[in-house]
Amino acid sequence: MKSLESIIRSIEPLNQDSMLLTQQRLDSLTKPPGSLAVLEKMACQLAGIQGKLPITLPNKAILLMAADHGVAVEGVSAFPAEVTEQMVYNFVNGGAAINVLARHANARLILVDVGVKADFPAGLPIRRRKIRKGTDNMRYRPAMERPEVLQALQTGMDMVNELADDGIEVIGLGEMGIANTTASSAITSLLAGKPPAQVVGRGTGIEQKVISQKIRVIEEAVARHKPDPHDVIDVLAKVGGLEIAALAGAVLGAAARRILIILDGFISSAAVLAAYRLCNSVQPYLLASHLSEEPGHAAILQALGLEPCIRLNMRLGEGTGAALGMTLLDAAVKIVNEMATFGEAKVAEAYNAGDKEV
Ligand SMILES: Cc1cc2ncn([C@H]3O[C@H](COP(=O)(O)O)[C@@H](O)[C@H]3O)c2cc1C
Ligand SMILES: O=C(O)c1cccnc1
Repeated sequence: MKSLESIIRSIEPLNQDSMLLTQQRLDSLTKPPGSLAVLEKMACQLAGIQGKLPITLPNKAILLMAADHGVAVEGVSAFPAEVTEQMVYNFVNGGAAINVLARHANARLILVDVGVKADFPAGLPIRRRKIRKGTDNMRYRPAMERPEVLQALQTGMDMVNELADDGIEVIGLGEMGIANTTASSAITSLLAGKPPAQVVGRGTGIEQKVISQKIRVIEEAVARHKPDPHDVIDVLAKVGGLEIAALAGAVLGAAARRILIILDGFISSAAVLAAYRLCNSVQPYLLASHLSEEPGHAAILQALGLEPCIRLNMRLGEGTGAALGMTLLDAAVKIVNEMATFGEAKVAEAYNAGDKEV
């Protein structure tokens, strides 16, 4: 088992030669140079990760971490806490949105219990890596202990190591945990330096009165436990979540194994911000799929230096946006590999294009 520090040290930059050659190939194809914009950027990023040419359609997996949140008792979600467990069974049975979109994207769905209150019977397609049965209610107690955060980070790293050994090249980050937009808002507020009122949103659809309560709960938790915004582990321990910490570990582990990481919505992105603050060198491995309706999401993407590929006003999580991002990544690979060049198609090249973008 590699230590957190050695994993962080082992993250390499992307392969610049592969990126350059892929961009040159894109510029030789029958379109104005750069006109496929973000699709071109995605193809080059994958080239930098795969390091081999030509790039190929990547093997993909959605890593869905599930856990419960003690703060759910404060009524901060529109749904009861039992929905976490019930949705895990829905994932197992293939009926959730992420099941549909993972199938659509030709991605495996890997379901991990890192902290659901209920126990799941053996024999189901659930990785049983429970660290504890849900967090404590952050309003009164730290959500968890520091060693539990470290264990969750390690679990995320272990899961991506298994996926890398299986040949996975791209992961999408998914989560399930009723009340986890409260934890994500608290993390975002601390790590992005925004007041809770600026990052808290409707989550599963709470009304305005409940939004005010959600903000108050976060303010009280922060005032009581005083998390140090410069100590990511402290922030995750005091106001985080088990699935969020596990996803942060997955980000570190994925970058160390040269796996492209596709962000989902607000919750997964809060985990990515935590990982980024532990180790900035994960950044080239990140791809933002969509922009969530949660107001804090834009602040996270800005802090990460990322632009979302699509904007569908979604607010679900589970990895649904990441799965859609995967379909765009596959489209980008096909563009590189299947389009004709100017020479092949006998199309005249530009004669008065500017050589620099303005
Ligand atoms: C049926 C159902 C399916 C979901 N799938 C993802 N979430 C999303 O909603 C939860 C976060 O919102 P909040 O903080 O308001 O509880 C998380 O479980 C997230 O994954 C769901 C929520 C529900 C109700
Ligand atoms: O953007 C998300 O991840 C999100 C938003 C609301 C509810 N669940 C997830």
